[in-house]
Parts: sequence; structure tokens; C-alpha cells
Amino acid sequence: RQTGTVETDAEKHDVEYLTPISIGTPPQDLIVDFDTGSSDLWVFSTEMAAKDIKGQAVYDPNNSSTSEKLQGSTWQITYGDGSSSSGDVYLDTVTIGNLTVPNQAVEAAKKVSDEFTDDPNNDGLLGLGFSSINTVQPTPQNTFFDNVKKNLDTPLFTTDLKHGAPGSYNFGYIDPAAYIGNISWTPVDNSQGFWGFTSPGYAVGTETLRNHSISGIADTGTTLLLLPKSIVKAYYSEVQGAQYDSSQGGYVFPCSPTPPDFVFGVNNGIVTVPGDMVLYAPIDSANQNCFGGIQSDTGIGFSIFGDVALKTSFVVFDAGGLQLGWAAK
Ligand SMILES: O=C(CCCl)NNC1=[NH+]CCN1
Repeated sequence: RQTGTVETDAEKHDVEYLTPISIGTPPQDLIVDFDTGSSDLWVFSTEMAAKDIKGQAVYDPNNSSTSEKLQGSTWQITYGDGSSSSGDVYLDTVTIGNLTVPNQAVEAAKKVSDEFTDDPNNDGLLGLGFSSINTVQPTPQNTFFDNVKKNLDTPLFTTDLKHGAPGSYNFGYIDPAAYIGNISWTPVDNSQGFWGFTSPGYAVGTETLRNHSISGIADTGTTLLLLPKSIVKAYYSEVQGAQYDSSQGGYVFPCSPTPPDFVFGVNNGIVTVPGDMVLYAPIDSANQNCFGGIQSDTGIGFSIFGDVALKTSFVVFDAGGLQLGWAAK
């Protein structure tokens, strides 16, 4: 039985976290977005039109002696932010850190939306959601994690995303040096293929936790913390000068003073998003006004605990116990 670890780097403003993987023989190195909010491993490929590739590394199945086309299989995915991609499928060897999966379904892109073309550092996505929502047709394929699980000491992975600094994804073990205090555990609802859970409440600043059930998903592929409109309104009512700016598509507020912390419950524990993490990014060159890291989940159907929430914590995605563990660090 094995364990594994791989470093993940924060892009500008922690908009996404990119992690190196290798595909094929000899190994082709790509850097991709590990996404617990989806379950397809897809990469830029030589099957795409040149105009849709702007700086990304591409997977060339014809240059891999271990690639095998999954005849007749295709995939098409659309993400919560509206971005999308599609293509066909190969089986090939995929290595992440010290872990290797032979015959991993590698979804080669033929088409990608502009959000991906215009993101030169991101060569694809590696889904860490549940394989039930893999989009390959006619036969959905397993995620890398589902394939490597049987070789791990224990079927879990952990995230340690950081603000503007390299973090890590660990597979098969919980590193006691990576967190402080106790891990707060909460059951996972994977009925929609996500790492879903329900938080019992929230607080703004130093007030006591308000009882308010928040159902959402732990999603490394979403940048912000997207919550029910009523909670977002309550939070920004305590931020001086905060207002909803339709041209920006969300709440903005003066970058100074630092806004209050946002706290959400996990079982009988709490996770604190420091006010300076809610200051997501300046929207003007004078850095006067900032776009909020907490925004509304309207239209999605559930909340999304994205990178703004995850980077405050060490989080255990435990497929064995079907539970999420959150700890301070
Ligand atoms: O699509 C979602 C939200 C699922 Cl409800 N997260 N993953 C992701 N990947 C790229 C953009 N967003």
C-alpha cells in the first residue's frame, strides 16, 4: 500500500491552483487544475485547432507508446462558471507525484471555451469528484483517485491550499504536521457526485454562530466562497462602503480597512475565513476598491466552498468514511 504527495502552486490572486502531472510513455508533463467539483481528467491536446491553444502544454497520444484510444468514446463538460470543453478519450499511464495509474482515462480536448484558451498556465483539469458524474459516453470512466484508491494506505486525499504560496495534495494519509488542533468531521452527501456537506451556521466577525443550515460542496475548482444571498447580504451589511456592483458582478468594497472575518460551522467546530481573505482582489489600479471573496450562490442550487474557504484550512476528503474533515493550520 502506498501514499503520495504533490505540490500545487497558487496562480495570481489564488484564482486557481495548478499541479504537475505526467501522462504517457515517455512521460509528457502538463500542469493542471485539480478540481474536487468535477470528475473528468481532460487535457489540451494535439487534436485541438491551433487557434485554441495559447501557450498551454498539450498531450499527444500519438507520441505515447502506452496510449490506447477508447474507440467510440467522447466527453463534453460545462462547469459552474460556464466554461466548457469536449473531445475524445485515450487510456494511458498517469503519474502524480510518486503515484502511477496505468490505463487511466485521459480525455483529450478537441474543443475548449475561451476561458481555457485565455488561461495560458492551465493545461487541463483533473477531477477529484465522484466518478458518478464523469461525462464520458457511452461508458463513464473512473477518476485518477478512484483508480489509485485501492493502492493507498487509506482511501482519502487531503488539500492544503495556501494564500499566494505553494500548497499540497496528499493521497492516502493525513499528515499530522499539516494542521493544528482537532479535525472537525462532517458527513458527505455524494448523491450529486460532489463532496457535499451541510454547515450548521455562520457568524460575522466575533459574534456568536447563527443557526442557519448551509448545504454546499467543497470545491477546489471554484475560486470564491459562494453562499446564500441572505448570508452574503448580512455579511456585507457589516463591511463599510460595501455595495453590489452589477458591472463587476458582485459585492465590492474599499480595500481598507480590512473587513470582518467570516466564520462557518463544520459539525461542532468552526472554520474562520480571515477578513483579509475576503479582500479577494483590487478592481482598480489605485487598489482603492476590492472585489469580495464571498459572493452569492444564486442560480447554482447549493453553496460552493471554493478556494477562499479551503485555503484557510487543512481539509480531508475521506472516501472511505464518506466524510470531510476540516482543521485549522
Ligand atoms: O464546476 C464547478 C462547480 C460545480 Cl457546481 N467546479 N469546478 C470548476 N472547474 C472549472 C470551473 N469550476
